[in-house]
Amino acid sequence: IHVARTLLLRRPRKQASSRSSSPVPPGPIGLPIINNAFTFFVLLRHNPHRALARLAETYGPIFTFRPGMTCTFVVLSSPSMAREALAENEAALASRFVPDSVRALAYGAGSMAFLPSSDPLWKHHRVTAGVFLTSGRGLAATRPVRDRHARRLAVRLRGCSGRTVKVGEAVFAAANNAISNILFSEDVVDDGLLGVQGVRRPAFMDVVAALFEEWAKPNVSDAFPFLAPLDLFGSRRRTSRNLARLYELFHGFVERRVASGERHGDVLDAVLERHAKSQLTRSDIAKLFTDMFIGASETTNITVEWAMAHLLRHPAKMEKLRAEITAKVGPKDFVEEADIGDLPYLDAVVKETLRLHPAVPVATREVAMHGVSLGGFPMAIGTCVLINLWAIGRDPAAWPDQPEAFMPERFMAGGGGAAAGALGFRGSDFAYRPFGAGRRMCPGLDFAARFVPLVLASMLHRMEWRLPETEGVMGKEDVDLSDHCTLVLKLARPLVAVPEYTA
Ligand code: HEM
Repeated sequence: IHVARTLLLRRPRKQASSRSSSPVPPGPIGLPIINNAFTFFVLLRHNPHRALARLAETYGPIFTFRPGMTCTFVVLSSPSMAREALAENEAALASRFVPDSVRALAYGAGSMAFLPSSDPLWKHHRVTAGVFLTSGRGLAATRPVRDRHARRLAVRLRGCSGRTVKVGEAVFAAANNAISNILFSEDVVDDGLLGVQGVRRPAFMDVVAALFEEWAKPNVSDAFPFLAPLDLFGSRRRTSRNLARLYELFHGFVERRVASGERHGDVLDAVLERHAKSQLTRSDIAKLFTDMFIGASETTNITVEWAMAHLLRHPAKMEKLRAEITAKVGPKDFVEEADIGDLPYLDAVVKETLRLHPAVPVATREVAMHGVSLGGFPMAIGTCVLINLWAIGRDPAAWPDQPEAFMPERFMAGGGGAAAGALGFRGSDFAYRPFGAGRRMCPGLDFAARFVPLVLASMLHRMEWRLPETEGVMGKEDVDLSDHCTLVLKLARPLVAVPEYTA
């Protein structure tokens, strides 16, 4: 691979614009007809966030490649390039590239994540999400749901005291049930003993994971669109099957609500009202719920899992965090959302986790207007822009103090480094945008910014954690921090740990 890459792919930056009248960003040299299919199918097949970062080391903070006979891809890997895309040209880049598999069951044509922002249905979906997930009133109304599911998780983990737990699976149940209760006031996962080793994962979890795997895989239908009707890699077929299972699940919740005639003041009530006025179809409702689950499903729990992995590797930091929580929560049995606003170290741990492991490591946009240029290069309409949030979070120019190290202190006031306590999820510094920016910024930001620290604090309050004793006591260096990128950035090996209830 290295030799092939050296021979085929290097194009010196100074030659970048030699063949065209308008300058083009540098990038791997392409072959006739297939262009950069090699880059696409081989280099980007595993952990694309790392492969793109390696290519950026060769070609710089803006580079381009063309995977086959499709549109041109442009990759941005520095804070200033992210600012140009997500702020200065925000309106012109408010669409997304739609992979062929996403067209299965017309999902892309009704999905908040893939519709262009000019589409009235996208606007409707964003308003609905905003009312429940972002507005002050919505966040206040849904707070009891977050508190209840964080507490349920704590109770369940205390019941597992001394047993080995799969951390991500345990939190998955809490995150999905919190979202499902905001959407339709019912649980979607039977949390029972989920997370305890040996207990089977629910099928729902596998369906979501399969969709992410599918959409992250390079697909010949995207590289060579004339082959799309053949679906040679079977990607659209598998996506159809998995989406159908989600739609069926969501239709069930809708049918039950309609049959009962009950009202719960949740998202389902709101969308059924729009349905009664013929503003939304049942299929639009299923797609909106799919978006919300796909958005929330793995992001929240993997962030907690990454944080726990780092804390288990740094027992002094875990103790510091537990001490902060104990000092604030005191004799109360459980942490509540009202407690977490004033816990600076907890806030710093979550922010540092998302710097190193942004749940969505690469944000995608598509150029939808004329007259856009990035890095001084004019962009054609339809160009797919990839913003490598993972690489930007580790950019040594922006994070000079040990960018690869887990140092929550950099997010504390006076903590030094690029952050110096000034960066927030909506901050003006594009060295740190784990939720994206602009009108396509993550609609789940406010939910996640509350729920992730609440869950983490609930797991640490009155609970000590240690690594399991499998073959001898595991040392903290045994916590494997290798990652695996689907659409989301997971631990390659799920984290297992043992909670000990300290009463
Ligand atoms: C730690 C948690 C999360 C992280 C780090 C995260 C990150 C992101 C990022 C980077 C984007 C792309 C933004 C852009 O292009 O500018 C995004 C989009 C999106 N997220 Fe999240 N997310 C999280 C949680 C959630 C939750 C809880 C939900 C739902 C309740 C959600 C739903 C979505 C949806 C629907 C989109 C597409 C929005 C659109 O295109 O208009 N996410 N997320």
